[in-house]
Amino acid sequence: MDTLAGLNKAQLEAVTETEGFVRVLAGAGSGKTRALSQRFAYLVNEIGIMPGNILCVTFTNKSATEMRKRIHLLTGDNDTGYINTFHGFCVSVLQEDSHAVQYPKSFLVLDNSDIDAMLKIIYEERHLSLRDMTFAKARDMIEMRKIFTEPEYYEDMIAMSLDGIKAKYERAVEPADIIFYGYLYQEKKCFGLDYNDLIKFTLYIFEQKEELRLKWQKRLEYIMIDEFQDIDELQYRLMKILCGYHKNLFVVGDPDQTIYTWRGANIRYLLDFDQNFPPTKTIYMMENYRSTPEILAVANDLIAHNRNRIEKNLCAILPHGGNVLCASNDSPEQEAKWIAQEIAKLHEKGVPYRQIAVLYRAHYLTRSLEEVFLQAELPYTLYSGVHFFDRREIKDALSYLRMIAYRDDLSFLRIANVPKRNLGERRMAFLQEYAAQNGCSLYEALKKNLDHELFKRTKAGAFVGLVEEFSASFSGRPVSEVLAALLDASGYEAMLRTEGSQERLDNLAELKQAVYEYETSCGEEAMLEDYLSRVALLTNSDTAEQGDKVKLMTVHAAKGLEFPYVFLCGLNEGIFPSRKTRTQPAMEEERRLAFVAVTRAQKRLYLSAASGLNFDASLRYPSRFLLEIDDKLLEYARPIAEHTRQDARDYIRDMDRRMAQANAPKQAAFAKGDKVLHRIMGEGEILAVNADKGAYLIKFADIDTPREISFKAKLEKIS
Ligand SMILES: Nc1ncnc2c1ncn2[C@@H]1O[C@H](COP(=O)(O)OP(=O)(O)OP(=O)(O)O)[C@@H](O)[C@H]1O
Repeated sequence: MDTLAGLNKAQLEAVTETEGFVRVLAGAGSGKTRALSQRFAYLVNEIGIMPGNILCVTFTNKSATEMRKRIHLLTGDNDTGYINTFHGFCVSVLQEDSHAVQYPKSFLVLDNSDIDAMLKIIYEERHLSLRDMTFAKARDMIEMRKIFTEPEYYEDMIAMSLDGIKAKYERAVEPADIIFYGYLYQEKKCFGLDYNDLIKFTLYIFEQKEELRLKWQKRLEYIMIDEFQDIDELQYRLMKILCGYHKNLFVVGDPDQTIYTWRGANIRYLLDFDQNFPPTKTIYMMENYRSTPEILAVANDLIAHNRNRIEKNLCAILPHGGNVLCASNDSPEQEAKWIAQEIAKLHEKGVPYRQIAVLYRAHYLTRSLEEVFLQAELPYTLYSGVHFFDRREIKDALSYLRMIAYRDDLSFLRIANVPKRNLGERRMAFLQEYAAQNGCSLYEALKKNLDHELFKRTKAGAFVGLVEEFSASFSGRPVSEVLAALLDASGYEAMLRTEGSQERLDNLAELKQAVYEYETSCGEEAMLEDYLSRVALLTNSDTAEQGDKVKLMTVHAAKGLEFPYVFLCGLNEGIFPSRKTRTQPAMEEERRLAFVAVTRAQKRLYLSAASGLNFDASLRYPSRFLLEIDDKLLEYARPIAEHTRQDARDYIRDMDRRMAQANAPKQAAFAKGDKVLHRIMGEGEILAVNADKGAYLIKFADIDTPREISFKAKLEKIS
């Protein structure tokens, strides 16, 4: 196959400019992904670079898999090098070099449910309840601490002994500290690494161990990074180091598609790339091959409302199509019904369901959609909600695999008594205590106590026998074979059959299929440990079901994808833009998100809003994004009533004014030590001024304890 076939001028340049620092600033749908994979093929086929010397970083696992397939087609080579997400690449580095941080090669990659299992242990040990903090909040808190407030945490994980971390945990008093240090302790105990750790540990190795850094720098002759507009500081540091030897770095991004600043992404890395990596060659790609001119006109018009942006316009290559169709509905139910009707019309015209996607800002919007779709018997698949790898039977099956590879406590707790082996709470408590006293794992504790009275009438012996037998024999065998044998020998599948859980059995069959595909697609890395560390990195969008079904997903999940027909629903103030939007930059990010949504559509775009009431009984107005688009570019199936439009504009103006006020720097009129008179509280003295909060701390003469009083309160200075 000709590697350069079908490329336009800019793409051709991007593909053949292989040396040095190259930045591609490209619009949505302009063929960034295509250029990236052709460039990989060009390096391999035309120049003769070994795939193993190329690093290609994508934003999601799904795009990595997609890219691997394309490159396999283009190069015919089974070795597709390092095509991965940042996290996936870090797993590769750590699998090779984890000894540099005193971690075994068998470190565990932790996913959300592993983290929850650890939280459960901590909450029980320290008598915390979900009222102190829900698990979801605790996970967020841990992540924010790791990223923003305690970025040096990893030094403890690497340098401190397990006992040292444990002592920190035991000394902690506040729930947030207990949870944070308890979590670090649990992590270290099982050599577990979460997504943040993967990056931090890898960076640590590169920054501290010159020899290893050089090894990777030399190996990676060419580095390419997709979706560079959403790169964060750590990822930036990582790739800056990696390209330090050969100095071949190629990045592609679209400043209008930055949608992860809330998680630390920084657009400046793309915009200032030329200053940080001189000399940089910049290539612009503005021709859009994805969408009709009608869709692009809407996208261009919408994003032009962002003030903080480099002006650029996408130009359409495709011929004209249908108008962008809008509907303003009276309620979410009506909105869902309208969408269902339009989908039915498309389907009647021969459009397969799988070509249709419904996108929304937040998960909760699926409720009315699902209700209506179920009633209308419209097949759909949710790319959110309970994710395949979070299903109970899938976690159990993977825990069995993990148990034989690592014998870790998390897996043990999950499956030792599933199916029932008479190892209930009392016996588990005994093992916990024994393990704590003897500094061993729960599995070791069980193994040493098989003859203990407590375990006489249990199936503990059989369980240990199973683990021992498989542990001794799994290496060298295909993972799919080990998994099938394990599910059988453990009695797990028999248990599901007795329960009559056909759906769970089907899911296990799907898992075996996935493992099998993994083995056949990844060549040498097909060992059990490799599989286990990869599978923990998979997310929702990686594993949605196939079949002819309408796809429902959040806009974030739709990033980088394209669909012939796109419905963007819930275009209401408070939904999209989200009610959590508090600043002007955040509002611009919401608009970029809307832009990402709109530019996913190839043939036709549908926009809808639902008026009515919010949960708190306030009125729901159509989104500013809908109102901003020039009416001439839209066709209304159900127009927005003129009075609603007017009310919405008033509401938006008022919201903007309030947002500006709330963000204006707060001015203190008085200083510490001033004596003031408050209309109601009387005379007082200012003890402190908190400008961030916009409040004084005042001790009033007639009140025992000081009070925080807003700058806004009327105060008079007295001498
Ligand atoms: N030179 C070309 N000729 C014909 N079609 C092309 C060309 N380049 C890209 N395309 C098609 O345009 C569509 C968009 O390409 P691609 O997915 O690579 O865009 P992208 O820039 O990564 O998009 P986004 O940033 O919006 O996710 C794809 O369907 C692709 O096949």
